[in-house]
Amino acid sequence: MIRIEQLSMDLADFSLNNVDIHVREGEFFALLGPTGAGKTLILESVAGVGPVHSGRIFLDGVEITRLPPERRGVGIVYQDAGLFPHLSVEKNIAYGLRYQKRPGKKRLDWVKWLMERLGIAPLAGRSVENLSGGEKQRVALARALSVKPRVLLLDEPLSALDPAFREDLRNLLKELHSQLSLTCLMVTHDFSEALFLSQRAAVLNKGGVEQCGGVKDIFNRPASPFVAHFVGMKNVFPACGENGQVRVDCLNLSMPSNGCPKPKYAAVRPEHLLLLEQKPVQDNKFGLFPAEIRGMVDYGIFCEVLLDYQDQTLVAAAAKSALLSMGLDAGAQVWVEIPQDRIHFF
Ligand SMILES: Nc1ncnc2c1ncn2[C@@H]1O[C@H](COP(=O)(O)OP(=O)(O)OP(=O)(O)O)[C@@H](O)[C@H]1O
Repeated sequence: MIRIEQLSMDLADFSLNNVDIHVREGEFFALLGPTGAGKTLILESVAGVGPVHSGRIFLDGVEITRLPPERRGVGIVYQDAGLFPHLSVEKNIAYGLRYQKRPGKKRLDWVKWLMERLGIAPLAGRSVENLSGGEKQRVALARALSVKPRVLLLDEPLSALDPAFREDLRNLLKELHSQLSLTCLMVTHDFSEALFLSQRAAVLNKGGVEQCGGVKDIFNRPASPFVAHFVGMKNVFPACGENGQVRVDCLNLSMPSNGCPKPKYAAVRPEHLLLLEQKPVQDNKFGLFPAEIRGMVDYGIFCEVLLDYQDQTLVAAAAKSALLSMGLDAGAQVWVEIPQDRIHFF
């Protein structure tokens, strides 16, 4: 559906390097990465509002690299909604139809349906200036969809909203994607948002694609230390593997490499480290070692627990209630267990 081939650009302090991305028809695809990775530049080049120095972009097999934005058949929603402040809600939405000489009844019925579906029909005559953030994003979404775009581009549409509005709009986006069989390309730096909404994703780092594939696959099987950290797999250790076996020297572990031919790293999610108050009776278990709690980061219902083991710092996650009932706090000695089947090699 959208095919980005070898997209590159050289800007003053940044370059985008040979980006290849393929978004399939009807797919919700996320462009992920930290701030400044180049996500918006890619989205803007698909929209036709950004520089393209080399590479090609195709929509439905037709090259659109140099086509003006209004002839691409794409709709775009920005982080800050980007509405026209002097126009009412209805006029903002109908603005997208300005390139159609005389929008027919069908199109006007469609706009009406969109306003109903997005829950903004009662706001039709209102100025957009004093709408809430969530209402503004709904208007922006309706405006982008009013032209029945072949592709919906979303540039962090949820990030400026407070949590309650964010969840509402996130659910609405998911429903609309399926109900209208939309093809969506969304920029986000929030992996949980991508997990909820999208089927596939590309993780960008410093202007290059670090990993591309199914979101669940990226989450469970990151292919580099950068992606592992990005998806929250915070414990990454150097490993050395050959002939089906791998050694993780810093943890004194040796195990089968689970089909990974020559692993260089072993990684474990914080929630997969088990904390025990005492040494278990059966103490010859795999991946069991003592550690000292260096500190805790409180996230409300759970805490991240920073652990010192020899020269390593490990990060575990545990429910606050469990930590309280075990009486664990900074300075305490604990036993840590890493279940073998939770270790990911790459
Ligand atoms: N027109 C431009 N001229 C020069 N540099 C630019 C231009 N547009 C973007 N950049 C730079 O390119 C880099 C990537 O920008 P981009 O907006 O794509 O990042 P991003 O991944 O979307 O980040 P964020 O999540 O913060 O929006 C940044 O360093 C930015 O300053």
